[in-house]
Amino acid sequence: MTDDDTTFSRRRLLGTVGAAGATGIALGATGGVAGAAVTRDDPPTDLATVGSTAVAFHGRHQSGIVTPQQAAGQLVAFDLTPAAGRKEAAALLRRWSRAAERMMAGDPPDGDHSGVALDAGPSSLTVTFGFGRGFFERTGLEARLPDALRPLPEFSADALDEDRSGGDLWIQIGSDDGLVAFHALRVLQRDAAGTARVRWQMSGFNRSLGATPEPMTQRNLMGQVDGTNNPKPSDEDFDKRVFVPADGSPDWMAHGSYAVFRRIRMLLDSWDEQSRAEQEKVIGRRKSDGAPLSGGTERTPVDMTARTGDGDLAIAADAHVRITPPDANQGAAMLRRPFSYHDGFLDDGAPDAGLLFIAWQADPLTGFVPVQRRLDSGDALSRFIRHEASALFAVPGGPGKGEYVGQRLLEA
Ligand SMILES: C=CC1=C(C)c2cc3[nH]c(cc4nc(cc5[nH]c(cc1n2)c(C)c5CCC(=O)O)C(CCC(=O)O)=C4C)c(C)c3C=C
Ligand SMILES: [Fe+2]
Repeated sequence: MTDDDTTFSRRRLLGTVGAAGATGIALGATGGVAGAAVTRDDPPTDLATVGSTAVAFHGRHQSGIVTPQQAAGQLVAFDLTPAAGRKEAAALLRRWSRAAERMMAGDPPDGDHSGVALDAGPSSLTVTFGFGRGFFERTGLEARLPDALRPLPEFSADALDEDRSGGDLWIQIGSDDGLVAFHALRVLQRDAAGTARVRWQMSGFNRSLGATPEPMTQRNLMGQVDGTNNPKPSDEDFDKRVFVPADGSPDWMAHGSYAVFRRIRMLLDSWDEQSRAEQEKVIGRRKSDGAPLSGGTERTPVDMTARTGDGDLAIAADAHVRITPPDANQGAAMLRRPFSYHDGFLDDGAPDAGLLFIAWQADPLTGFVPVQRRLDSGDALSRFIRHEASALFAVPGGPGKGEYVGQRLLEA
């Protein structure tokens, strides 16, 4: 079979499966059969909608922050090699930006013969680049180190693995297709050769588009509707909360954001031992539809004063939604955009699974830190989670046409 044949039949299969998803046919039952029924004589169909969606590489902000959450995620942090300085780092960011721009448009990156994403469309691929504290020392750019990149404080419940924390450079990849996400990871990792080495890498996932009868807020591995009270781009103060202002400091971070990353393992064996009612009390929302226990539907504001028929607070004193909102934390807010992860099973048989928690904010000191301090002193959820890795990255604004990500930092 030639390369063209491979492309042709895979594209047909994609089209068939996409159509099945769109009409609500259960893929588990029909996907394989439909695939087997494809012959090379059938006329090709259009690429499925999921594959054809492209996200812009250029713009005020980098992609992957306000972009709706994708089904597949790859997070990777790099350390610069001892021989690499500012010049080598700039060349790497230039290579990475070019590859990201091409892959996000659904085009093959230069010099890539892997064929991994050959027959897929852009599939909402986003590639987001960030700089860790160490980057500034290694490149002699200490004078441009943002104040907001000061190390996160230690939290009493942290059980951090240093080898899977930090990093000089960070890439967040998201796509609605797992192969497209892997392909981007592999291309960018290969492009780093000689300049930066992988420090840690983690794979994540979310619900696929079309998996639910209507689009809905994501669900996490504890079975909770997660993301309801995120700041919305339509909110008046959204930009102020999430992005560094145009005249913010340092100037190269204009329209950028700070990403707090935490790998948070869920103690799912203990969690599963709780009754549904006990689990709902931990968060303060119903599992079925995410509605607050004070009443209403998912989007109804939480009533912290409401009481049950027994006179108890409907939202318990230590419920996660009582401890975390901005008005309980001097206005502290962040945009949570996580992926779930599952990395096999531990020696005791418990799943090594949880949340690759990513929070975006204009300044971690007024976003993540105050909320995590409150959580650290004990909310009901803390008994069922462990923070196992942590990192903080400065994510500059989006590149203009002809610019590479970070150019304003590296060449100013
Ligand atoms: C420091 C910040 C936060 C961490 C760490 C965190 C971990 C964490 N959260 C859930 C599940 C849910 N969180 C929900 C709401 C929520 N969580 C935070 C912050 C952190 N969560 C905030 C700021 C909020 C919103 C509060 C508000 O304004 O109402 C919810 C409820 C639904 C929602 O609004 O998203 C769930 C569910 C898990 C499982 C977890 C760690 C594994
Ligand atoms: Fe939360």
